[in-house]
Amino acid sequence: MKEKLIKLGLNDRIFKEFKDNFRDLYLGRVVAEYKGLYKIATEEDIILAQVSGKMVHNVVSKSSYPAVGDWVVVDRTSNSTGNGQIHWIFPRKSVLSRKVAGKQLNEQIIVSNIDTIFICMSANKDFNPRKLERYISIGWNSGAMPVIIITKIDLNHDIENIKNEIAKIAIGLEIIYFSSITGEGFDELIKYTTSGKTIAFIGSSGVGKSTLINVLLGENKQKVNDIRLEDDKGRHTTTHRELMVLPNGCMVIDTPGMREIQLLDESAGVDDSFKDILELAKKCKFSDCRHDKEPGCAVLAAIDEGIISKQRLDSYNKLKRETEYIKRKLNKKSKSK
Ligand SMILES: Nc1nc2c(ncn2[C@@H]2O[C@H](COP(=O)(O)OP(=O)(O)OP(=O)(O)O)[C@@H](O)[C@H]2O)c(=O)[nH]1
Ligand SMILES: [Zn+2]
Repeated sequence: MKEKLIKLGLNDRIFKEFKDNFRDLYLGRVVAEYKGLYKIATEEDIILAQVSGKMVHNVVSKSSYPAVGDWVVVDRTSNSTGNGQIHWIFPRKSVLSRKVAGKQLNEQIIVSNIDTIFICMSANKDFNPRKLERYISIGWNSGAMPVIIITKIDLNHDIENIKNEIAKIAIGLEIIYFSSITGEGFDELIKYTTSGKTIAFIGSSGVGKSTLINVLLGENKQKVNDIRLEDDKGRHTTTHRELMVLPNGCMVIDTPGMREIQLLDESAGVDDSFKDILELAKKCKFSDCRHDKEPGCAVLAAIDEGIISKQRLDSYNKLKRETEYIKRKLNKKSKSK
């Protein structure tokens, strides 16, 4: 009895872990988040639940709280006797997180367990390679597969220029050139939307994410409403984050709150997005070369030869400094614990 959950992306590993460790409890996926309350799809029904007292007690950071996309263990499959309690969150296979404002550096999970993360940037004058690099790092860092979508290509007649720019940045990534108006790129996008998979979109405000998601949803809004829920007073509640099911069974997490995410975490994502610089750096004369003024620097030589741009190196250095700063802070924090 887990057909519904398989449709929501349940895999054998989580199901086995659940079976082996929990009795008289139920498995579910967080499909929406409200203030302190979560909407959870279970095999039976969709319920509202909050974090159990014991879980609250064990919270070490904001990341210990559930997020949309999480697989959780709950104590019921119906709200007939009140709201449920969440007892456990299964380890996340991918996360989009952000630094939380405040004195302490804290990680907040925005969405989890996504398979593909679409990085959206528009083809008009807002196109910005440096910003794209940042988003690619975030994408790699999430653990999901990043795919780039260049939106609004109907507005730009110099796509060749953008293609040239991107070729230098998006190494090893698929790029979809998309227009919600002409429908171009739709077939390529749809390839990624398969049943049981979860996708999410990031990118600056106004690049066309909502329009694109609406195109994906098509006329079949009914399916989406299946997992909408009324609150205790029968109102349709609005939420910041919500997982929606497309007509073909693919899940989309739409998160208006995650437009401009900052980097968090070690440099893994940065290194993945700057493989060209890392390759060149192996040929620098000094192993600790900072590619600044050092003699025999292969990276600077490549810039001189026009193989990579100075801006790309600057961007790399900036992101590196940022992640190293975060690493130091996190180290300090864990030492003081
Ligand atoms: N020309 C053109 N305009 C588009 C396209 N896609 C979206 N737009 C327009 O761009 C504007 C912003 O689109 P949205 O879909 O709201 O952008 P968004 O990324 O969801 O923005 P936020 O919700 O603020 O994050 C709207 O006026 C859309 O009509 C496109 O492919 N071509
Ligand atoms: Zn160097």
